[in-house]
Amino acid sequence: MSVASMDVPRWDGPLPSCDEVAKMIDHSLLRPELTAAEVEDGLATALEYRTASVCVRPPDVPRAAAVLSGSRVAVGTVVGFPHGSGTTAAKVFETAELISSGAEEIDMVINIGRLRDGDVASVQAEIAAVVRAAEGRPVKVIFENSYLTDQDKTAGYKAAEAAGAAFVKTSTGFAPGGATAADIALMRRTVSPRVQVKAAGGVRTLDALLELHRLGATRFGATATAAILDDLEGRRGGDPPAGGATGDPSTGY
Ligand SMILES: O=C[C@H](O)COP(=O)(O)O
Repeated sequence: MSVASMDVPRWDGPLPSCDEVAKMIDHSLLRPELTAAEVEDGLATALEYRTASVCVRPPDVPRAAAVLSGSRVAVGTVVGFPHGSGTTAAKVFETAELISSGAEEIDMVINIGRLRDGDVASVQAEIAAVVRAAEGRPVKVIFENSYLTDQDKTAGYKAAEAAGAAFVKTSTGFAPGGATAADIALMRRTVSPRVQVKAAGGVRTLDALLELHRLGATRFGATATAAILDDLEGRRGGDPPAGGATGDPSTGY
């Protein structure tokens, strides 16, 4: 069951700072119907809350790079999105083009059908090709877990690590299902500590985010960034917004 439909209990552990949580969020601006004005608003939200990155649609990368220039918010984007059904050559081309127009992080969708076929070698080769095209920028590999058996998932996560991925990621947010607690735990125990786990799809509350973080997720794709961080600020009794006007002297952000 995805965290969106789970009744996640209220978090009763220690609360991280707003800045610590903001630095784990990729603010998602991927919905196909977003207008240019809505993308601008989303970029402003990412700057205000000082998220790790924005995750924008490919044609929005140049604008995101211009707006976020000089900030700590990275420009992320997607390749083979949302179905992963393009050719390897197309994914490599997309990656190279997006890097040259300012993308700093790449979230790619695997060829889901090939993984279900058991053709792990071609899935791994495709991820490796995108990693090469990304020229050192982190590549997050999206599995769309809801379509996969645990056997498919485990083989895919290992292939992503062998191909040089920086992250394994649960979902696009555009298919049935989304991030689940069971998948985060499976991802975390399948890949080595070198590879991070990103939860996306239905992570819309602070309680869901903190529970998935407890299970090993260290990055979150989210559209509900402001609600999550405002809730955290409220529970902490009025922390400044993440990084806010006062910033964090220990990090300089
Ligand atoms: O990061 C991927 C999705 O866009 C997340 O959307 P959501 O947070 O509304 O589920």
